[in-house]
Amino acid sequence: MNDSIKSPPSNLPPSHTTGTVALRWHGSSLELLDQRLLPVQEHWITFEGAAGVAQSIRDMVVRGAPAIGISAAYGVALAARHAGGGDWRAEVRQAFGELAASRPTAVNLFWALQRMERVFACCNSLGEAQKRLEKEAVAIHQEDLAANLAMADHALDAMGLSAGGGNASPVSVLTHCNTGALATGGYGTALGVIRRLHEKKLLKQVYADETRPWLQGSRLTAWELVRDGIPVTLNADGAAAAILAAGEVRWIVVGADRITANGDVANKIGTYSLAVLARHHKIGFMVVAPSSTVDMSLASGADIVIEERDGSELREIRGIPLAPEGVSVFNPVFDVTPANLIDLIVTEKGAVRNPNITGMHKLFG
Ligand SMILES: CSC[C@H]1O[C@H](OP(=O)(O)O)[C@H](O)[C@@H]1O
Repeated sequence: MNDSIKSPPSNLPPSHTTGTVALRWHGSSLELLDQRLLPVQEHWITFEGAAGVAQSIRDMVVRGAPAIGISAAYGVALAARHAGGGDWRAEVRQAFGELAASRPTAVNLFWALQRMERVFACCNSLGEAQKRLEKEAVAIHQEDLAANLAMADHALDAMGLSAGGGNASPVSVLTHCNTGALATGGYGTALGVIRRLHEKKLLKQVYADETRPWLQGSRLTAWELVRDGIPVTLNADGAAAAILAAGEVRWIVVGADRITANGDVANKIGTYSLAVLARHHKIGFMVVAPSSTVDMSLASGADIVIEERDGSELREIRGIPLAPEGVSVFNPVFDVTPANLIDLIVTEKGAVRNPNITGMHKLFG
């Protein structure tokens, strides 16, 4: 039994913790907070096999690029833990296949599976595989949390606010989707930066896009921020332009699902329009993601597979019709923001300003 992941690693100062977690590891089972039911209900589902974890990623019980990578890693560990003992290698290999087929866009999923595969390839017995795969999954989880904390530091540095801000006055930011503790190993990427601004009394207000159609902004981001006492105002996605025009917001801060070698960024649908708006209104546009989101094997965003989800996500909400029955729907759940609209990409390795192929290669080449 390994309960060490229930809370952040003990070497982190308490100010870096938040009560919110998306997943809990118990050594022979994984619990996922069912994010489909938030904010109405906090319901945990227990998994003892990889197939259930893969299904839960597909169905968005757990979502957010780093969180699905971590879940997939634990899914592999579960496959080894519960392997029958016969052809245990085939059983674990099947788990890799099921997990890889769950969602296509966030590269963190494939990055985590590759790490697990490298460990699996070196194992000579089931007992060794069980031990080493669990250890690797726990490491992936803990490293993600540590990366989030480092990114918050780098982001404040890049914003010129690192030394406590000096005389800097608190800023207002706008964010999209959910990039918080629910989407990661804890703390958050873009939402981690927002948490850090709040901790340092440098945050005036967060505007949270509701993020149609799945409503990660209203159901998850607003929930996390209200829970932690961070000032948040929820807005319809279409209100973002009017909010920026009012002049209070200084930065748009978002996460990412895949960042290519030229600095293009795939993120939640609607991110690209925010980047266009930011440029028009001359405010900063920052992408915050761990280096596990960087995919230097793809030359540009044009190479990214964009997931399209079922039209029912737009046609109805919890069974209530929102559109004429059978209407044709276009539901891509990510878009690609070109690098030339991005001011900063922040990872735990540091920040790339005005990203392009040269800057990306310097940090990730
Ligand atoms: C911290 S990355 C979160 C990232 O994941 C979201 O997508 P989804 O909710 O569909 O998994 C979105 O693109 C966020 O920016």
